[in-house]
Amino acid sequence: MGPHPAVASIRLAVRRALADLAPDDLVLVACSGGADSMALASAVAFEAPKATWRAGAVTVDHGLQAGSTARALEVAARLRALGLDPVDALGVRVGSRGGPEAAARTARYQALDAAAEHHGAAAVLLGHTRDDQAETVLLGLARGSGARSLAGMPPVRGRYRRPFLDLDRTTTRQACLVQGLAVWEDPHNADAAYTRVRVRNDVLPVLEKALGKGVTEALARTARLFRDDADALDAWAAEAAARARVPLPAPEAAPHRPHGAPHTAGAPRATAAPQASGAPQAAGAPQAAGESSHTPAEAAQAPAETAGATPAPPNAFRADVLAELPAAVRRRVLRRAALDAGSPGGELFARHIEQVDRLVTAWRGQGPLHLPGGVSVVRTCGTLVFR
Ligand SMILES: Nc1ncnc2c1ncn2[C@@H]1O[C@H](COP(=O)(O)OP(=O)(O)OP(=O)(O)O)[C@@H](O)[C@H]1O
Repeated sequence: MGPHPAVASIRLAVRRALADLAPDDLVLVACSGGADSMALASAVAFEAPKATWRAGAVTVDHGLQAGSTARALEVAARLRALGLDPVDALGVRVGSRGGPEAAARTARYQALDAAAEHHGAAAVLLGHTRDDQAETVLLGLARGSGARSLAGMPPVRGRYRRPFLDLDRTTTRQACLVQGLAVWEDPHNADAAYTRVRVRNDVLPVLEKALGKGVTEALARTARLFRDDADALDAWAAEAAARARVPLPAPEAAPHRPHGAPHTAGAPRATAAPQASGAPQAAGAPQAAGESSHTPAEAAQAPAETAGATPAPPNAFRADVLAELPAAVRRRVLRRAALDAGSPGGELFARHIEQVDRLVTAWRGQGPLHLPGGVSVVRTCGTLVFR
């Protein structure tokens, strides 16, 4: 007799998500101890020996609740009991930038990145499910975001992979239940102070009642469709930016880090006793793929959208070429230019880009604009310059 259908589903999802891994590659599961990531850890622990991958896990102690350290150690012990190795329990210090959720996320991803570097992991797996994706799309809609935000969380981004985006939460819970896996229910997941929790507990049930059970699936499908649209528009914008760009000499190299460039986190401490003050530091770190102008989960990926560690040369574009572009493409060119100049993705909102857009489409001699991250945009002699 084969495994329970829920267990078969989570294992299949892991096999599909990691099909390109080579023998001996290390995969790390990011595990909160909740049902989704415990199910993920169990599936990885089962599949890894067959595929000859090495499989470990990381659990992050945000230090925000009493007893969090003991819980992180308990989660780590459960992960080791599944056969995973290495298993790190990492303490982080959560800053305040962007609010508690964003700050915790920033600290968590810094710790995960540092652990991945330290162990040389080929992939880090996250337990987000289709339900999480549906919530993300609704949150993006409510914020009035564009297609990139409505595209939700990508299945793969850099080293991060989300094998369960096509599975629902019921499946992961059932997989834990039938395998006898103890899971930890985060009290934050029931705290109505969090917008995402209200979407999960109040908004989605009402939508399902009014529109039918398939709403969650439809929202996740919407994300997939928007992802294709957003990718196509981004490619168009990259090509248009190359056509509109005016070559400018690079400025004298200045020894400063552009605002928005990622800090380098030190190697994580695999703590026998995680500490609230442990590595890595989180405060003041930029938001990534926007999880602000983007979704919470995507903010964690913001460093990919920010400038690199060297001073950015000014970016300049011909306003007449930009003016010819469809608005959706032009706004993408302008956003990309602002990010490249050092504006942090998590702080750059649609209203900023609209202001920049008016330098192209409603030109009446406006003065320089100031964007987050100390980036300025000025139109001079028919050229838009980002510094
Ligand atoms: N403290 C943590 N340590 C390691 N990874 C984490 C932690 N919190 C979240 N993650 C990762 O991010 C994913 C999504 O986070 P989210 O806050 O939705 O998780 P959760 O609901 O607390 O737990 P789960 O998703 O496991 O049920 C998790 O599935 C897990 O992969």
